[in-house]
Amino acid sequence: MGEVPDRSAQLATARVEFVANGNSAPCDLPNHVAASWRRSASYGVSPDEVCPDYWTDLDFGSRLVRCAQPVIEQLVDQLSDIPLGVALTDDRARLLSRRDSDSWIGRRLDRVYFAQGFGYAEGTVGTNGVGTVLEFGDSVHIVGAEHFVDSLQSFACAGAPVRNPFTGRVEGVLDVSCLSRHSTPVMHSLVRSAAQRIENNLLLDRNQTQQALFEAYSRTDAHGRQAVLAVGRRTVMANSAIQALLDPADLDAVQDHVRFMMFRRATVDNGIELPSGRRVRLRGSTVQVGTELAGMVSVVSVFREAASSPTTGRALSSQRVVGAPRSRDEESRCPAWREAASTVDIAVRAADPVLVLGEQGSGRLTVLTDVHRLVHAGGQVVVLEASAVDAAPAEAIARLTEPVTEPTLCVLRDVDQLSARTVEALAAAVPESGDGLRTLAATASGTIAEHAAHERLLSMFNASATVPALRHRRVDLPMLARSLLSDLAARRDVRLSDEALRLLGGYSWPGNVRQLKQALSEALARRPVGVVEAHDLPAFCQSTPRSALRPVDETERDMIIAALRESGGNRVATATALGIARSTLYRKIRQYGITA
Ligand SMILES: Nc1ncnc2c1ncn2[C@@H]1O[C@H](COP(=O)(O)OP(=O)(O)OP(=O)(O)O)[C@@H](O)[C@H]1O
Repeated sequence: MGEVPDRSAQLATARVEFVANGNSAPCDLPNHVAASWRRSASYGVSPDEVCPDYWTDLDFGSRLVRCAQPVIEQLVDQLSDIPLGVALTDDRARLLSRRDSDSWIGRRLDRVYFAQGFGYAEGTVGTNGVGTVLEFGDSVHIVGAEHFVDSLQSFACAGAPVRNPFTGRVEGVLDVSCLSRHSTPVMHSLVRSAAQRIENNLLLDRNQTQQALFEAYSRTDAHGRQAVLAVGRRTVMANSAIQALLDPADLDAVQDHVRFMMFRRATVDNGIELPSGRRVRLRGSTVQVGTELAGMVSVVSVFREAASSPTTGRALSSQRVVGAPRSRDEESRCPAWREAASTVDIAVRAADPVLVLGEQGSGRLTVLTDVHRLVHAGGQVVVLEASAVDAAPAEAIARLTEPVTEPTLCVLRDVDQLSARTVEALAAAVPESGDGLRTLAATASGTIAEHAAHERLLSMFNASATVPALRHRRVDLPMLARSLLSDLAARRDVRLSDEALRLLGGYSWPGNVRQLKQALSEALARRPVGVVEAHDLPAFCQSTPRSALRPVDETERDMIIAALRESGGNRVATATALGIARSTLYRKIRQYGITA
């Protein structure tokens, strides 16, 4: 059943007029379509051709896709007598999957780039069955000339939001697209109920992992009176024994440690030092449901005589306080950081080659140089950058093998970025056993194991430490901020207000300590002495986006934050100042995680 021809013709004329002179449409155009046309025009969408963006970093195997897959198959079967495509997008209208009832309609949809990886946001493609759902916040059925762009006029699309059953947040859009002459109102109701079935699957899926974690926690808890902690992606379960054993700051530190370890190891048996100064033993195992990590269940016990316990193996050795680095590492309250520092400390004392893994800017070089400075006061540090080593491998080899007369730390920075040729040359030239004075060290990102060419080089390192990203050591943030401020503004009386510190604590710090340092140095340019306030910090600190931002998004986010500050946080005034709809402003605030 297609559209009534008269209405189609009226609509087509109204659209042409609207595009030509911006007048609102005279016919019985649904309000949400009229509003969408206005938005499309104000975004500057070209009314002739679709020009969607293409994204290379989408997660086509996400939980949403997995939960939607069976529903999509069923929907295609239900509507199999109509040539159509059923698509799923993420919360930014980017196509994650599409299933066609036949290849002919698939080719038609490909021609308008309605295909995996392309984005159908209203701001780029104009009124359509995906982007308009996200703007409107509810399901829509956009038929023929209701589309803003010419090349979509022959299509009809029914789209419905898929919401997270726990938070209510829109996770994506389910869309059915066909030619408008094949469109029927039943598509709209079918797509709505299919979206609800996906939500139900999301609920069951989440329940399965939570249920598995809960069962593992209950089984462990049932074994006598031990202190049990279960940490899931969004859940924490702590029995009364652990709550009685640890004060809140210690419990937070243990949680941080478990959250850090559960993504790295299936089982853990670690000794860790807590903010209160107590030392505990933590034994834990991860809980999996299929390939998905549900969390980790762990048992905590206090080391009564930590220094002499014979049974703790690695756990105790990583706790050696003797010779543990002082100053900044000593101040760290993050168990994962302390463990890394302790491993480096043991390696440096034994002049054992050590590899330090972690994200860029997380302090890998700093931990090496600090520890070396503390262990061998007066020793020297040689840092070789990957680019310089690649440019002149022979010189680097000479530096790594020349005789030394004092304790020397040689750091090969970012070894994962070295070319395979350089790696081979290094591996062949650097002796496997050291001279007792030189410690060979390297830094790399956590993905080094994937580079097969580096294997020979890696086999030269006896120890490795993983430095946690700053977002996994929030407990250290006040200490780090203080230490960086005093480095940046030595002999000046500067400190952070509580509000500024709260803001720093809420940000995700993808660039780690280096980015924190940069943020503080920008704040100091605005407030060289006295109390650094929240508004002295750069705009990005006021936002925690859900995914990596493109430079254009960063510019938009900073403009929004500046306008919000200007208007004292008034959303209506901000939307007016920026010339965007209030709904768009709210969406962008959510998208960028703006907290201003
Ligand atoms: N604990 C700390 N106290 C003060 N400054 C720190 C600390 N940790 C790191 N920094 C500073 O943060 C910046 C990044 O640290 P570092 O160079 O050690 O990181 P990295 O992990 O080796 O990464 P990259 O290779 O990107 O530099 C440096 O300017 C360093 O001085």
